[in-house]
Amino acid sequence: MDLFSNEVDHSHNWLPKDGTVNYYGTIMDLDEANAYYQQLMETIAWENDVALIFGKRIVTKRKVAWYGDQPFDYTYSNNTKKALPWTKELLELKKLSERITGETFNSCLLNLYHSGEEGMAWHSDAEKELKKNGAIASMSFGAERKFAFKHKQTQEKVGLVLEHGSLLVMKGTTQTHWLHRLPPTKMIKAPRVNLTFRAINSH
Ligand SMILES: O=C(O)CCC(=O)C(=O)O
Ligand SMILES: [Fe+2]
Repeated sequence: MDLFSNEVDHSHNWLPKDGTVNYYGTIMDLDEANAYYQQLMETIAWENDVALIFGKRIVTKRKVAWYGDQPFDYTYSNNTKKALPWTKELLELKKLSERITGETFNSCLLNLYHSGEEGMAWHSDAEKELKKNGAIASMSFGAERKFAFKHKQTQEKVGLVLEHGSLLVMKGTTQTHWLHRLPPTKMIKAPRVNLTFRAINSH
């Protein structure tokens, strides 16, 4: 595979301050991205996510899955999941993201958005289980979607489009100072799969 063969400057920081977001663009060719998309759709143990919104338990349309080196617990929205063992494809993608970013990861949260009408609201990934200021690598497959950042104090916004077979990394103090979201859109009908490789503290 010819890494960094596209024109994206992966050393460019998309955030003006208080954190680092690098976008590597597409990191594999189209056939490979298509194959991973298909395999992830078919082999991942997708489940509906349960969230607490103003104390009400709601089941999201978006599906999620949680994998890792060990059966780590991951708690969010009062919901605890145990990490499943890596599938062949996930382990390949984890290694690829590590090779490109120079970071190490031990777990992955996966999201399946069936169409543009499903998204993810403003949040930061700073759960207590995550390594403080640890890098998060985000790989996307399927429909291209906009990804946005908003500064917690100044409300300043930055956005970019995440392509099929692409890689983005959020690191440094990004999660402390910035929220991010995947805005919903009626324009997009096709599904999208996102993988966020993370470093969980394994004491
Ligand atoms: O789908 C995406 O690109 C973002 C997912 C995300 O922010 C998360 O899983 O924490
Ligand atoms: Fe996130």
